[in-house]
Amino acid sequence: MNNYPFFTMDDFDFDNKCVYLRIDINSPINPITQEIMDDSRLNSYSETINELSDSKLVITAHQGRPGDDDFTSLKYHSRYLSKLMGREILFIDSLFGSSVDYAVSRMKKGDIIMLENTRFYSEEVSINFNNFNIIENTHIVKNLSKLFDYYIIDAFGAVHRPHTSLIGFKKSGPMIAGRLMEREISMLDKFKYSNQRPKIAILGGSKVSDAVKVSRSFFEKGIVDYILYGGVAANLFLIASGKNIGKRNIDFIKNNNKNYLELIDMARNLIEKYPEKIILPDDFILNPSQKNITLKDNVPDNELLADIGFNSIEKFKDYIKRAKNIFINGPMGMYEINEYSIGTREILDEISNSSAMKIVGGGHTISAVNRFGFRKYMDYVSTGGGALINYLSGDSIPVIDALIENKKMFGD
Ligand SMILES: Nc1ncnc2c1ncn2[C@@H]1O[C@H](COP(=O)(O)OP(=O)(O)O)[C@@H](O)[C@H]1O
Ligand SMILES: O=C(OP(=O)(O)O)[C@H](O)COP(=O)(O)O
Repeated sequence: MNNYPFFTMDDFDFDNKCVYLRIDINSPINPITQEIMDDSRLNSYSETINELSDSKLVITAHQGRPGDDDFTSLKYHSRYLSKLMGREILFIDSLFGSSVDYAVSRMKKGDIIMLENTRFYSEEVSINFNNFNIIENTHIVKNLSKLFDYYIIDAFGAVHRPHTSLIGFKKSGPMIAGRLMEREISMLDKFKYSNQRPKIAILGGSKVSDAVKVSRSFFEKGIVDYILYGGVAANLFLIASGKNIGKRNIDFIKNNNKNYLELIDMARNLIEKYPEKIILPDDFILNPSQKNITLKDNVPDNELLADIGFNSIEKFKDYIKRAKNIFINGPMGMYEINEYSIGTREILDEISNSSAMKIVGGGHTISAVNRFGFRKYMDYVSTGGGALINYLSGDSIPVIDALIENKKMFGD
């Protein structure tokens, strides 16, 4: 038996068993060529997949969100993973139904199948996740649960999502944490339980909802001493503090977050309660004009605040220099475009030079770390972005909760 409150792969023998493996290979995709721009997440599954080489293995995963450029089929991912692993992977362009049943019924020991993007199906994300009867009665769970002996969940990057393919098999059979989950949890616990201060979080990127929600827990529970905000996350806090950041930046947040007003309220409350702990940029590089602007100036309505400016970089560096524990999730700006990548590069450079414990995570953040050559300086590169910050925040994590419940149901 293992030391975790959930099953791990040590607890079962998968020889000749039909195994469901849910992974997170959601990756940055080139919007024009549809190519996978960073294969870190794909690379992180070699241990789990190798250990399952005597099973009949069926892999599921998601890519992107409906409506986004990176919401693509997993056909390319299956080819990429096949090359990385040196194993044949049969791709089925469906998540369940007769083509899947047939392919699985013909599997032999050692075969691997990958199914289609779970998010092509509305039942994956758009149901009431507070009612497990509804989840259990989805076509996804009803169809797939007929096929498997074991359910291995190794999608660390998505553990904060209570989605059907992640938690739906909780009552169908043993649900097991994969090797990546074990590795992530044991490494992140070192940060979470370290008493070396100051501890700082650097939150950037575009997923502001995750960033604001975890910020509250970080401050309330004293998990970090300061949070430095970049990217769209910073923009949200700037709006909440009464700054005018221009129509295009406001619309960006409004268009991507139905609960815009609620997020602004949450951010405002945090600013009122923890004014010294919230560190915001005060100058920026504009897109498209590439001008450097401070917030004393008006932000033109047609410009994006695409990167943090030089004063903000220096301000952030001071906090990084003093920190004993640092983690970063989310780039400081639109790092994919050279002209707006300086903030992200400079901050990653300063982190790399620090003797603090350094953790980075998030699909785009990892991509930036790799692209700019900083990977070797980091103590740990997590495959999680939102998952990482949610895990470190100490809030309850739907997939981990489901794993724990499952062990209570199926443990002896
Ligand atoms: N100020 C900004 N305005 C618009 N997009 C931004 C801004 N800053 C960063 N981004 C975009 O955010 C994306 C990365 O965010 P996110 O997915 O949250 O990061 P991660 O995958 O590392 O968790 C990148 O595509 C980047 O271009
Ligand atoms: O890439 C992911 O999250 P991340 O960008 O926060 O690392 C996960 O696959 C979860 O995806 P989601 O945030 O679209 O639910």
